Amino acid sequence: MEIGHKISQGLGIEGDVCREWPIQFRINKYSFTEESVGSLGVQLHTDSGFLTIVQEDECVGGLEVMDKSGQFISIDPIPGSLLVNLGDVAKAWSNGRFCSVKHHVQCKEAATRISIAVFLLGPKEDEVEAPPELVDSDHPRIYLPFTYEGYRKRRLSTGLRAGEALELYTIQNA
Ligand SMILES: O=C(O)CCC(=O)C(=O)O
Ligand SMILES: [Fe+2]
Repeated sequence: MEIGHKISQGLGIEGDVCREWPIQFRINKYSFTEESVGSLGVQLHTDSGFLTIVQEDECVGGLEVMDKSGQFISIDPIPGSLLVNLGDVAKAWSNGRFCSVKHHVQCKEAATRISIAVFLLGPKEDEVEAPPELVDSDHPRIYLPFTYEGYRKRRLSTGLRAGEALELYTIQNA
């Protein structure tokens, strides 16, 4: 995926790191009713993979991302735009330089909301680990290597869906 390649180039990593990583495609349909206004359509989470591209519903908002202070920021629909966010694999692979953004979907009005997401997950068999260029004495390695599939299962089995599962792989906790 060209965008994944550009992002790694931005950190000075040459080569096609994301090449042949599996991609998942999903259409989310939210049938929001008067009763669901104020409740969550999707609980707070981070995306588990490297990068997500979302085509938001052009009319019905609801996506909110959490900033560093814990405040939610509404992502209002902008017709013709795509939203890109980074997930836990990007945080681990970048040795903590990238941040996986916490987000949820809140029902704000009684309407059907549709979003279309493409997830660039992570290496199919190889382990996720920061390349040597991103590790030095000022930036010691933060995470133990893990496979994407192992990580995905760990998130499911622990129920830690908002990025906390990465902490299970930090080197001092090993
Ligand atoms: O529906 C949305 O706007 C976002 C959905 C989402 O966060 C996801 O599918 O991971
Ligand atoms: Fe998400």
